[in-house]
Amino acid sequence: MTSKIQSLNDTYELNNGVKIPAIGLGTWQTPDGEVAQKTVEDALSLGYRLIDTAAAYGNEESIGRGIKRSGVNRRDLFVTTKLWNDHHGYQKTKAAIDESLTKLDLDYLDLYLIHWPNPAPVRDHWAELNAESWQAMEEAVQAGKIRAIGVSNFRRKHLDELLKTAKIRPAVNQIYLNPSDMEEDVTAYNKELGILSEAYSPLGRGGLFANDTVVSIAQHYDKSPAQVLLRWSLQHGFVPLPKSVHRERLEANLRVFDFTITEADMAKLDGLHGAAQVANDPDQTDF
Ligand SMILES: NC(=O)C1=CN([C@@H]2O[C@H](COP(=O)(O)OP(=O)(O)OC[C@H]3O[C@@H](n4cnc5c(N)ncnc54)[C@H](OP(=O)(O)O)[C@@H]3O)[C@@H](O)[C@H]2O)C=CC1
Repeated sequence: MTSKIQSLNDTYELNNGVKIPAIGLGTWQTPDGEVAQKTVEDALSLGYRLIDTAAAYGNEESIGRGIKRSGVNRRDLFVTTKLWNDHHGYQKTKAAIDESLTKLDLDYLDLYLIHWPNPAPVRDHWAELNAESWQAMEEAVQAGKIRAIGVSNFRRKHLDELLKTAKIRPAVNQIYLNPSDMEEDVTAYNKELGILSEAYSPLGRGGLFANDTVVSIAQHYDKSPAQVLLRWSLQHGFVPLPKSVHRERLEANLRVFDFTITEADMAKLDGLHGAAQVANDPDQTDF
């Protein structure tokens, strides 16, 4: 797939008409407090408009402060947060949405995701709990608290179960996606269902930076390995969410709109399965 994304300001349209930026800021392991706040301010001043956080990251309040301090108009931002594993079910999801809104100090979320489909403590009844959580999320959409709802780490069977009762189709499935694991089965199913694939760990958490293929392609385009990995993601039509707490890296990670990877080089990168970590199987996670 070749993406039509050509500049930082380009967006995709989700299946409910909401527009989502083509690249975003990841914030997992971004320390709460001054670091998270400053990182968000830096990122927004550099042109990022999508911020990806989660209740589980423990940094929603600092991120909210960074947003306020940046002075960027709320309607120009796209803020995502996620339901953590200890809040599955109807009532708990309702409470979790309100808690995230309070912590982020926002009137609405742009995207809210079920973080994991079948957390270990509730693995026996994951399907009914997801249906309940989803209902609470649908009601929050009706109430104007959320603009789009989606999932994360969902495989085919989890999507199939959810779709049995969902009135609103998920807009996004956020999954582990980089050349070390393209999750072909999930991305193909997402596409078939009109669900956008967001790429978490698009840099392979650094694990692909020294890979020979990545390094030689990066040298060829006079780019860094990180830039090649992000460009690969964009050209596949994924929305990459690179995380950094360093301003110069945040800036470099946006300089990915001025080159195109050839089909031959894309194929070489596609062939790197297993070169770094691969996706966690949700059935095997112990959290
Ligand atoms: N839904 C889910 O279950 C999950 C979602 N996510 C989301 O996806 C985001 C990104 O994934 P993540 O796992 O953090 O990993 P990434 O693939 O984004 O890699 C982040 C690492 O790369 C480093 N880095 C970033 N840019 C550069 C650069 N230009 N040069 C050198 N090093 C660089 C960062 O260090 P430094 O900060 O020091 O610059 C950090 O160590 C998360 O932050 C989170 O928002 C992630 C995991 C699971």
